[in-house]
Amino acid sequence: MAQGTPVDDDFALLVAVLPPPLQEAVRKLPQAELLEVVMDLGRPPEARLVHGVARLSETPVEPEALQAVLARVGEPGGDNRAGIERTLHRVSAIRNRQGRVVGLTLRVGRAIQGTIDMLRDLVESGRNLLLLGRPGVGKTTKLREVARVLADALGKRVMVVDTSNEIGGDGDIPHPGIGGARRMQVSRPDRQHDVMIEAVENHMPEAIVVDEIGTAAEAAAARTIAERGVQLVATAHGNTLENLVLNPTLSDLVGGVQTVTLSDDEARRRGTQKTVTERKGTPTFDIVVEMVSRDEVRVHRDTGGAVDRLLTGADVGGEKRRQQDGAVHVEAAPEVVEATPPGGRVPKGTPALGAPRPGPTRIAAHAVSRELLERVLRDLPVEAVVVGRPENADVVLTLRSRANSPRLRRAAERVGARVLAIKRNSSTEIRRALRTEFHLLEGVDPADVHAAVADAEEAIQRVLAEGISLPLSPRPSRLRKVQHTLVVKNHLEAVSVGSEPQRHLVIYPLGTVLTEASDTAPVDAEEAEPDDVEDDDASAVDEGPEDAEGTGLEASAPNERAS
Ligand SMILES: Nc1ncnc2c1ncn2[C@@H]1O[C@H](COP(=O)(O)OP(=O)(O)OP(=O)(O)O)[C@@H](O)[C@H]1O
Repeated sequence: MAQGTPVDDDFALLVAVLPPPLQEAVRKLPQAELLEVVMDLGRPPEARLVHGVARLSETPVEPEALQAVLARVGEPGGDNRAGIERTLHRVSAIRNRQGRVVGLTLRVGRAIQGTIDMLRDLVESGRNLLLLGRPGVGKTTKLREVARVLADALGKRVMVVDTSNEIGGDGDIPHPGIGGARRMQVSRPDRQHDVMIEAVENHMPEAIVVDEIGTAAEAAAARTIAERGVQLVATAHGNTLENLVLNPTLSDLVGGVQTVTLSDDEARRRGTQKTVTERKGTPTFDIVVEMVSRDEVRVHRDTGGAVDRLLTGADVGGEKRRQQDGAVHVEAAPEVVEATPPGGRVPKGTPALGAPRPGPTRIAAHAVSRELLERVLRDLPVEAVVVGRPENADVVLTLRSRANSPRLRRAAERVGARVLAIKRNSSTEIRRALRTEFHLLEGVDPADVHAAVADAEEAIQRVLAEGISLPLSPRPSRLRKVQHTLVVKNHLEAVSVGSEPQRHLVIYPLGTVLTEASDTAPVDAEEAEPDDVEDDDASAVDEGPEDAEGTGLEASAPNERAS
């Protein structure tokens, strides 16, 4: 159940813009449950409620009905959104290719008191706060109350930068929902960053509230505001801190990430690969709040620490807070799981193919026994830890029958995790899948595989960064295959040249191999043959690039990760 008390619902004003038959249907619905009215040309109009959808009429929406609504709310602006004067409601348009409106979403806006009870201490701390969460989870509603509490309860000079008039409502006089906070409107969405800077420069605010930071310019403006010592409370796209870290445009909000190459000594000292991903600087936002639902959040009070943990592969931690029946329940941050298995032993071996982050590979068990997975891992010479959630994993091990679960696929896609499917929940199956995943080759020393992978990874980074071609050191055929697979996963090309024992791979940028290399370096025929992988049961369930050599070594490896 949603918490909080609506202070000013203005519901009647939203109903009044609808065509009369729909007004009647909407009035019959439970008012507090209504989230949106959806009108799409040629389809029956619908109401979206907290729990489900209600059809408002069997008669499909006609062009005149859309025009009638637009006539009452005014033409939508550059962001295709219009407001209803003196209310917090928002009307968003869908246009056809000629620009004609063919659909409308009318979202009910409400000022609700009590929705930030669980964040109150953070708001009062004066530190910068970033709210994350899926669309519609209630970020703007919370932001509005933050503005009111900062201005009225804490007596601060607050400026709301209100790009679509969503926080302070439509019209020139702000809605009482933001209390005594002042509000700056934004003429066009692409000017939001200018107005953010104007707010600090001209109006001496002690706090700035802004919705939807989504561009590099806005992220830079946020940093400028933070540097001036003005408290910033904002929202951004992305559901979790991890999404933000992986988003090159917005990662600066949480300190940014960079890839650095360590010296051999330093890599050995840290026990990592030579290329590691690190946080670049101080986060703009001290605190990140992931909104799980309206009434549940996960709080990262120390953004920098959480990002560092994420980048080293440890559990990101975070404090779970819930608001229920007027009370706030806080669950302390779970003990941070270091990226080292129990006993502090980091098994020697190779990281999973294509894993671009340093540290042990994180494996989540989904519909597979975690205990069994841990037991199998103990006996394999690999660097890996078992984590609880697919969202924190590099590799998710699941049953074939469950591999296509949309929830699992979404979670894995969000963080770029590979999904490995096995037929049965047995240690034999798990062992086979992991041997394939970590390319443990029968009769080959894991240290040799490790060296071949490290060599290829380093060269791949350079080819990607500099657009050059690079030869690798000579390796036996089985190790060249491992390297070749890694190259393909990174969307590059490679051919083998020379004769044994000097035969080695040359890596090329994508699309250059035919023109540059075909004359001098014939494709390695032996590497087109099936490999010595013991088993192919760890089958691919992702549509990653096909393994060029047909080795079946790898399920899939989305490599668009933090780098
Ligand atoms: N605590 C609450 N109680 C009742 N209704 C709520 C609450 N929080 C949000 N809502 C309603 O849920 C809908 C979505 O809320 P809101 O616009 O704040 O979400 P959002 O996360 O900012 O979405 P978007 O990112 O799409 O702008 C609105 O109709 C709002 O009135």
